[in-house]
Amino acid sequence: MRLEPSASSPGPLVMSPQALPAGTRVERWRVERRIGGGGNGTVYEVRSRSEGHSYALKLAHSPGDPRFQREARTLHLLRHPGVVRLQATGTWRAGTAAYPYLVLEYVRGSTLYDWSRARNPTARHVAGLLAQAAWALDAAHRRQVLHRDFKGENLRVEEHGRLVVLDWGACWHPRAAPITSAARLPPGTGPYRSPQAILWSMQAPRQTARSENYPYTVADELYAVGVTFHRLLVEQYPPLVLDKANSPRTSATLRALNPRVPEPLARWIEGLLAFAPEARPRSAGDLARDVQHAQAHAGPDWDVPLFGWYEGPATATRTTLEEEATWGPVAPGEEAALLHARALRAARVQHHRMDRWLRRRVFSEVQTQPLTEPASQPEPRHAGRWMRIAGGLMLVACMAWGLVLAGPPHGPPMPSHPVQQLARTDGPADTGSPATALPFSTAEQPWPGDAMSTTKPHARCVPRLHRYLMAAFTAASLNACSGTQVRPEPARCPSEALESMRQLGLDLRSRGHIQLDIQQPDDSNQTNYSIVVSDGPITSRLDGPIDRLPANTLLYGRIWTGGEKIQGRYTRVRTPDGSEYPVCFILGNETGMSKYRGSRPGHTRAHPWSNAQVVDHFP
Ligand SMILES: Nc1ncnc2c1ncn2[C@@H]1O[C@H](COP(=O)(O)OP(=O)(O)OP(=O)(O)O)[C@@H](O)[C@H]1O
Repeated sequence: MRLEPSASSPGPLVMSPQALPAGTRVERWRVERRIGGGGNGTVYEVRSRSEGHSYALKLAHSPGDPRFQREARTLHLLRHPGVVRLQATGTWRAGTAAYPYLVLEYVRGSTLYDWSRARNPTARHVAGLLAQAAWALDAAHRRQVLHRDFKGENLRVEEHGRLVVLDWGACWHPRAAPITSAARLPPGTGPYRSPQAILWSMQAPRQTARSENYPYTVADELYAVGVTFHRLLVEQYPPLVLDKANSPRTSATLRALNPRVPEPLARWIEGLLAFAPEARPRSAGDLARDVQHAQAHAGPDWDVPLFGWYEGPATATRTTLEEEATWGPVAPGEEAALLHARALRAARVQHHRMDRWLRRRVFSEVQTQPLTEPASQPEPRHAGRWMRIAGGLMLVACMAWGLVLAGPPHGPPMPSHPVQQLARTDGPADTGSPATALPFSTAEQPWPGDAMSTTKPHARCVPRLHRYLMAAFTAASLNACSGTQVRPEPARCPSEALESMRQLGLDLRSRGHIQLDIQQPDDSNQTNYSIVVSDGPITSRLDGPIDRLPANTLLYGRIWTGGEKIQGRYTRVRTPDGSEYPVCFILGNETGMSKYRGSRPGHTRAHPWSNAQVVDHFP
């Protein structure tokens, strides 16, 4: 579309739906940035004029694209935390052309494969995501909706672990208008197609009388789930098997490629990729239940990161990438193409910026170096423990030496540090370990850079020590002291959170029953039922309403597991209609939430259900 020049624009500007600049108005939405684009549409982060929230606006590349209407109808049918929520629909007019658009909940985080590359997840994390994906598909299948383009690129994982299935444009449901011509495969992505679909397409051209489309079923969808998680676990697609007789033992090859994949997880992938549709799980719900059941009884080998880490030199710099961009005057008729190229370049630069800050996984290490350490003691933690023990022993020695040199202490006595009361003595991994005798805990460090971390390494380990000895042993003492933070510092609830809680009618100390971790099973009817949690972000779910906060509100926060009890703080909630509010909630009560016996550092067992309480300060 050619827009009339305005006072601020030097000449006519061609607007392409694939490259709307920041600030463009699309009806009541203002474009903030371009997120990315696919074959049929480009997605922008937008804000509405009235509210401050961000949304994702997906704008069609072709005027009147029927996929958009189909996607909108489907999303109207589906209301599930694992399915992206539809906020509004509309049409962007450019000249005589009308491009449909959808305004969707803006799902922060990254696509499944990017998330895995950045986080190096454990088998427990992956199983949690597999169960979430299966529940989302189950909700759709119950409504007779098939996604038909399930793949890692169409799944986004939020920082706190919620998985959301996006891109329902290729879906099928009984009342959806066909978008594929007869005797053709439905839209989808090559490597995710089931053997039956491939065989069908190979035979279709010869069957000229054939007029029906491929009968895509739940079994095809489950095959795509298998391909997605196969790729996640071993970074390659499974071999395509077109004949039952040659079916490989996928679980064996998968574990040969990555020995850190626990046997049950490998067997599910094998089941999902079975040649015969009837050998795959009967439904997505069955799969989700099985995964959650196994997850609840999983051992410590499920808590080992699935890949090694490698910090490699960057192959290009941001500056070189930026220099490549073509700036300068635009020749008439090339505006749209150039704007598009610039937007793509900007996206690449942004991606590269992110990339440089992400540690990269080395998959080859996993293939060539099967795990040799005992499963209960993952490599990094194991090494970290001995470093701390060595540091601690040096520290004790230097304390003794320092006291000898310094003579009797002056001034007020040093208060006993809470860490000493909180040091673990119960876990089997600690029993008899020199670490338990030392004045520091082996608890994991809070995640660096996490905005919620209020923890400050302030503990003083040595009351009086000769200065030069302090300097000489700084490295050892830092190492020893750095493990001492087992709970965050007390903090006031920010005023905007107090205000939003007032607006939500939340009374101080109001409590609600919560599912502790939405990524893990919640079936507490089983005996000895527990889930495993570790330090870091967590998403919990409100089971019933608290004041005006409805059931199924998601609570975003983080937990600390280093103390006698689990400490948790929630600072943001998202209601089922997608609205977000800052809040201050604590997990359990002022003292935290109890752990189950047998918990160890980094492997804390807890009941899947607890309470969250409204507070005006974090204790
Ligand atoms: N609701 C959303 N919130 C945040 N990001 C989104 C949302 N929907 C899509 N995206 C992101 O926008 C980008 C483009 O998405 P889109 O679905 O158009 O393309 P695609 O999945 O890459 O391609 P295709 O549609 O051809 O499969 C992707 O990075 C996707 O993760």
